[in-house]
Amino acid sequence: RLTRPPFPPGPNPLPIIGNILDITSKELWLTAFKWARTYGPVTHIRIFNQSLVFLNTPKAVFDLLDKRGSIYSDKPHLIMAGELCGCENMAAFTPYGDRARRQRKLMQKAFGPAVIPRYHGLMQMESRPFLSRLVTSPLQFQEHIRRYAGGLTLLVVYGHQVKSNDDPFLTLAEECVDILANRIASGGGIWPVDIFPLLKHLPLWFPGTSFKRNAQIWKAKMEEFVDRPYEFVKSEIKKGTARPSFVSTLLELPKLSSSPFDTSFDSSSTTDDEGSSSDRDSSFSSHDTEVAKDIITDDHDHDIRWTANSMYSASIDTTITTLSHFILAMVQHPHVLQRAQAELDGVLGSRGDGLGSSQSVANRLPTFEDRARLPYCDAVFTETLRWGVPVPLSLPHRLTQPDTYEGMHIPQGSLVFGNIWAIMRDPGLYQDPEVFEPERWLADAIEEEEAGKDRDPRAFVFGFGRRRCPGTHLVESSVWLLITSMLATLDIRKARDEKGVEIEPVVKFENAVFRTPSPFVCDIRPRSEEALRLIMEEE
Ligand code: HEM
Repeated sequence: RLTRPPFPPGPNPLPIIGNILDITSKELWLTAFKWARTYGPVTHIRIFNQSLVFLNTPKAVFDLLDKRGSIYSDKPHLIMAGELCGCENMAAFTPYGDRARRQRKLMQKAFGPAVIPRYHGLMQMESRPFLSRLVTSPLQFQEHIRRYAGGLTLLVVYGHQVKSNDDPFLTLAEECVDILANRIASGGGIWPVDIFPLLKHLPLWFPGTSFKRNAQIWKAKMEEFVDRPYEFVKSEIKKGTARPSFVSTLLELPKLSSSPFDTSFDSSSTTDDEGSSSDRDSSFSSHDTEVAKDIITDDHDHDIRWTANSMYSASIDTTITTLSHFILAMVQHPHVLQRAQAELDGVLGSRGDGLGSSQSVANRLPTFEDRARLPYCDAVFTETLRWGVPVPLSLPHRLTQPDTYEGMHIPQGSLVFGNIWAIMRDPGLYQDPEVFEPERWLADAIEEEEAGKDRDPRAFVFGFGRRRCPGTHLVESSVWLLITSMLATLDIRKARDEKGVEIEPVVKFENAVFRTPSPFVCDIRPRSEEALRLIMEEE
């Protein structure tokens, strides 16, 4: 202690318990934001003996989580979530090492940029029923997003097409995602047993051990969720009726000659083990195919099962959060909706709205080929990611050895959080950061910027370094398509009460990890009869 540099600054800890009283179970990012303003780029707090470190600037997150990724990529060992509830094999919980690297390679194989265009057809197929469900029961928009995100992932990962709301896999998956997000991870996922590990040895009959009984039930459910869709693919392969999917491809890899996954992977970029961020590592080379073959021979069942399941679990709440923020932004900023619709109408053709009005409207749904001609819609998407900040404190990375950064000591075992919220709300990076303003992403505005200042929210909102989100490329396409399809066909406005007075949407943020707006009232309806016809006709 005499020779090492000081810890990074932070609120004063109390003896023994440290800063536990400073921690909030809801919207911890707001508290961490205040600390960032008071203490600067790096903040340190302590809960009992556990150090938590918040990195509050782009420089700090890139210097540590990216450039020193070899020591900043482990995950906390959570006894409740990981060991007792069986989530330790999920990608987001896997300790850094061979298994994590194998899982990430498999995920890159499924969702790397070279593969995504092969899903465009599936996205288009799934987005049309989404629009029709939305106009049929607009108030349940979060349910419809859940169904869309779940349906798309089940199709891509397991080759299973969801045909109804009571689909058994969808129901099982929803139950498990609910257990994971709202039970196991409630309160940030830290349970008393994580702080006092000896509690796990108490017998089940002992008072106060209901967490152990719950954990047994939840673990059984999680295992069912991992095994059933996987066994389904295996039996489909046996019958010869399996649709090409992530799982079927990996199971059949040695004998496959054609599938959406096994050809023309771009081998030009590096892998994350070579020290670059995963955005740059996300394609799959022939070397990676070798890795996949190793997995088939070694613990392939285990790895494929859990990787497939992890992708499903990770895609739901994030997609719901992002799209809910988009809807909220449209409700609150009608001029943005109008400008985006005008841009779409210009590109997607105009032939009147079928009601005799002279207004020109889109007469087809957008496709990926239209994207380059829709800069304002792209700006709306980018601003939605910045303004919404779906995972405001990212997920914690565990530091595997003591480190020194700018004269500060960061202890081994620290849980390190990229404070995405503080970066997305930094007035030095974004003028009036609270304001939803897509114009800031248009070419003119960007050219005025200081050279080299990297402000694209995509560099932040998907996390950092070797644990950066492997779903980014999927999101880039699937969320863009949903946003533009909604803009082209729907009016999204404030709801009105029985006297015709507009109702301001009121949102709360109750989730500890995701910044998911609570459901809010709004008015979503087809822009015109033509738009309604488009939605229904396409379905
Ligand atoms: C807008 C939507 C999404 C956002 C904002 C988002 C954001 C994030 C963030 C912040 C992390 C933590 C990264 C870190 O630890 O530094 C993460 C991890 C992860 N995400 Fe996403 N995500 C989204 C969608 C998806 C989708 C669609 C998938 C799957 C298809 C996915 C799969 C994962 C997985 C498996 C991890 C754990 C990676 C690891 O620890 O190695 N995400 N995501």
